Amino acid sequence: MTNFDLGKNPATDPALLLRYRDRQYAADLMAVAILKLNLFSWIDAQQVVSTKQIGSEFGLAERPLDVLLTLCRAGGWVTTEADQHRLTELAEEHLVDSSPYYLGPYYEPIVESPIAQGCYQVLTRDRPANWQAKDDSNDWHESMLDESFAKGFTALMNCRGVAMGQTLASAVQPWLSDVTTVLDIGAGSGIYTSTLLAKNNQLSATIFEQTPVDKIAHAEIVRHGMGDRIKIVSGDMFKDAWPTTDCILLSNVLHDWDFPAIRALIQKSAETLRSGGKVIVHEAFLNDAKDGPLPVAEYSVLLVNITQGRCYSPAEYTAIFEEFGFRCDPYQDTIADRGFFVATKL
Ligand SMILES: C[S@@+](CC[C@H](N)C(=O)[O-])C[C@H]1O[C@@H](n2cnc3c(N)ncnc32)[C@H](O)[C@@H]1O
Repeated sequence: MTNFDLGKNPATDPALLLRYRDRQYAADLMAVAILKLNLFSWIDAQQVVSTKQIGSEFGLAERPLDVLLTLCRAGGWVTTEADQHRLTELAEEHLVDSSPYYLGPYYEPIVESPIAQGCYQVLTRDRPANWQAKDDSNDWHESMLDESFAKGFTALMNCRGVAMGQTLASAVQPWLSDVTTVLDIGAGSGIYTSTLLAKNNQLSATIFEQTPVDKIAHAEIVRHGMGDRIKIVSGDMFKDAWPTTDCILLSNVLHDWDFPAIRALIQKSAETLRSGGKVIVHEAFLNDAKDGPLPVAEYSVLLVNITQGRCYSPAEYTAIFEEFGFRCDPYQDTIADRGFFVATKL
């Protein structure tokens, strides 16, 4: 990639190309729900059930059950009102084993696949399965400390980050008038900072990453000719102090974690910023009703399997930001099922 203009937005949206990969785990989770749990036949027999009833009947943990129910609403198999779940007509016809239109056998070939076994483990034990459900690998968080895994995974995030970063950089312009420094927490290759700085000459930035990704980020920043504008700080974002800044970028970071860690990161953001300081939260968001968009509900199945997080709605994050003294502007789409919102410290 020579003479590449980091400030130039892509002309096309690669959403579908990313969706094939992002929804890779959703079919296996459905196989588990239909065949291993026989969830839909059980709900049909009860007519209406609460989340707690489903959890205790099948021994399912809260985080993965939330992901499963979100997928069921987004797919149009379940409706939820005041935490009461019912089957739709579609599910009654095709997902209940006594129906002549039952499609369970269609999922038989994958119900014992390594990914389906990983989904079942996560559903019942709430711990991330191994990366790509390989027996000999660690979970994603541990794997990111290994040099060769971190290199491959950072390249994966970097390649989608070019178009996503450029589009995000255009979309956040209205919030940048008072901003001179950006702190990119869990920055990966730093592509989101590089694209932001390419469009904003007044900005300088600090990237905060753990080893060995910090070294990968350094090489990438030098490659993009950003070495004099971006500083790298190596550390643990939970344990170490964050440098002061006007604006914090949390891109694809919060969705790696469950609520206690998310609260800790938002609290650190509040402690780091002065009044008027901003946090840009960028990733794939569910809608506030948590019944879509379907591609994000499907992607959440991948995240719940490989990380300690899932996809969240803006409302879920906003409630925590408000507790820590922020005001959140409305969520906006960017590209490829991703988007952002900005939280301003009051
Ligand atoms: C999903 S990646 C997101 C990378 C980049 N922000 C993006 O949007 O593509 C999450 C990043 O958080 C980093 N990370 C995870 N735990 C961390 C910790 N305790 N301290 C610092 N960085 C951490 C990982 O190394 C990884 O690069």
